[in-house]
Amino acid sequence: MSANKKTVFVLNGPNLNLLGTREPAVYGAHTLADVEQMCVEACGRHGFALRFHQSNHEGALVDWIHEAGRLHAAGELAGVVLNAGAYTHTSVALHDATKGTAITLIELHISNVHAREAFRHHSYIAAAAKAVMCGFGVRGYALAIDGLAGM
Ligand SMILES: O=C(O)[C@@H]1C=C(O)[C@@H](O)[C@H](O)C1
Repeated sequence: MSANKKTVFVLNGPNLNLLGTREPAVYGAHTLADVEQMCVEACGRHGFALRFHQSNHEGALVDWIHEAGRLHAAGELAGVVLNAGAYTHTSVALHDATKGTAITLIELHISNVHAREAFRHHSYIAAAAKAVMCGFGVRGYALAIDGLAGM
């Protein structure tokens, strides 16, 4: 990585590895690999380096947020785009990891969670996030990276 290139972490939580086949009427037909390519292109437009990850395990997401926090402390982090999936609605740990590392984090959802089941209407992460995006489909990932570039 060049001396002054900042990094964007794009982190994806449970079941997002199923994108493309999982409820396409809700999440679309693009795969997670398609989303990664969109993020590569968006980061390229802004001169960011990209770290793109997915895990079905809450602790793995916490660990990546901690790693992003270390880059933040070194002045090397542009920010984090987190689609925590269902952990959005359950995870105090992800809230605390975000607050505990002082990172710039954008909470992202492919769907408009506020137009869906009531249990999706609360986020444990939003109060620790710089911004929240939902409902733009997978385009939201590139839009979130564009948003980080403007911060
Ligand atoms: O829209 C999305 O990207 C989010 C993805 C999930 O897997 C759900 O559990 C969330 O409730 C919504």
